[in-house]
Amino acid sequence: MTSPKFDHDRAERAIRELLIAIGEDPDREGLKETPARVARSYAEIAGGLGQSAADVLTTTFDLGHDEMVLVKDIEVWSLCEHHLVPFTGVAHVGYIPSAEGRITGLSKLARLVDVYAKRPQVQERLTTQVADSLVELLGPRGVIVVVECEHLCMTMRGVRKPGAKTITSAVRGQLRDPVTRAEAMSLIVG
Ligand SMILES: Nc1nc2c(ncn2[C@@H]2O[C@H](COP(=O)(O)OP(=O)(O)OP(=O)(O)O)[C@@H](O)[C@H]2O)c(=O)[nH]1
Ligand SMILES: [Zn+2]
Repeated sequence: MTSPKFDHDRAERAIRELLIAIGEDPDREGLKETPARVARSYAEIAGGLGQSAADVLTTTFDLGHDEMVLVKDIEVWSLCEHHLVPFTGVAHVGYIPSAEGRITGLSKLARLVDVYAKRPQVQERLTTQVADSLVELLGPRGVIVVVECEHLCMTMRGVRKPGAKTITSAVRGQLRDPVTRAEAMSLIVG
């Protein structure tokens, strides 16, 4: 999915400028196609800008299941909005359905993570946006979102601390209750 606002020609021109700015020759053989390639790749890695949570949380079922549902270890590839380099890791998304048992397809939880990951982002906002859109669209009794990522801007440059993991969480409704929260955390950690 590419954002309707994505301007391929402009992205291509910008990458050509960046190559010149770093002292490269954008017309040398190996780089000739690079601006177009990078533009296409940004269309993909920032493709979440073209989507909203409502676009992906389309399928809901009233199964009457009213206990916790948790999808863990959803791979995350996002783009640090400060340095435009990746941050990557996993997200764990759980919820306790509404009293009527309104649930969504499991893949939709992973798609929801992608909607907010595939754009310039900070990890805290990614975490709360996933949690808040579940609250808004499913009306669940509780939500927990935990995201664990390594930020390449802390690994390949700057402070250079490979392996450092940032863990963020957003907890809503009944999952704020210490016992329920502990149960969810034990499923995530276990
Ligand atoms: N809270 C938060 N900070 C982030 C995230 N991604 C990157 N950062 C931080 O954003 C900060 C930007 O700091 P600046 O001082 O403006 O930029 P900088 O000079 O490149 O900083 P250094 O990375 O320390 O070299 C850095 O501390 C990054 O580690 C994120 O998802 N959440
Ligand atoms: Zn960064």
